[in-house]
Amino acid sequence: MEKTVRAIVISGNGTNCEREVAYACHLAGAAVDIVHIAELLTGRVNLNDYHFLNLAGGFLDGDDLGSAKAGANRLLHAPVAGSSDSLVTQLQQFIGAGKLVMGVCNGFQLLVKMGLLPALDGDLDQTCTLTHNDSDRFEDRWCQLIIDTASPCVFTQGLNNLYLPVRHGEGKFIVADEEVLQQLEDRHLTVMKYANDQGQPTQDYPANPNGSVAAIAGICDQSGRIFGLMPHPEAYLHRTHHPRWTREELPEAGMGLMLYQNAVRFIEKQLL
Ligand SMILES: NC(=O)CC[C@H](N)C(=O)O
Repeated sequence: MEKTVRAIVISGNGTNCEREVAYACHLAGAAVDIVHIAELLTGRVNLNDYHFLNLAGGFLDGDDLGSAKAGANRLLHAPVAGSSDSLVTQLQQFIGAGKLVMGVCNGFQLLVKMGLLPALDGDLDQTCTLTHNDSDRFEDRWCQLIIDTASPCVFTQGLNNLYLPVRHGEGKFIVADEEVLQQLEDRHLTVMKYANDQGQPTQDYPANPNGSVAAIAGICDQSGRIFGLMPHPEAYLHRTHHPRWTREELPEAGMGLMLYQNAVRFIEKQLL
């Protein structure tokens, strides 16, 4: 019997991109379920029945206390019904089994605020955050992105650059201290950066839409299997998603799809 890559997309409490993310997983060849967070907290669904966890974008808890902050506390501290463990314990088992996690935008904010990214020492201490854009407003624009080709990130293998949209109010990546940034750069965990027209990382607005330190748009953990990014790959799956599709010659598949295809291929090779 043919084995299937199983993807789960978490929804609820204010997410709004779960259908697009599920569609991306489907196009990449995975069987996908959209599961409300309450299904996990009540123990009706277990993460460990899946291979690929997707934390979708949106406005968890209305960005109250800062984007994804309340959500992070819920996952870290609220026990799963019938158990004394919180969902993060299940999540750590999931990660320990060599599986994949991708957090987009609000999902990235969630991973960072839970301490799952970058987890430089392997524990859940929060060492960086995503805060209000320098422009002090919501930024909704397409961005040029460059990829660190030496990064262990599973999702970006074979990619040099991407063109994807951002839509966020709190996308400015900052670190607790310079040492954290140094370690991220040295270990090639700063997977994705905002770039200018010359393809160089930039602090200039609007190419860098939020003022992120070192132009960081996405980071991974040391295994390369946990990846968070502010731009939305699920928003560029088809040629017609591109803002200039009527004026430019473009490949049929959008660039964002490649991240999901890399994930599915990795699981097929390593886990099935
Ligand atoms: N699109 C998103 O996921 C937005 C995330 C968050 N609500 C912000 O504005 O920063």
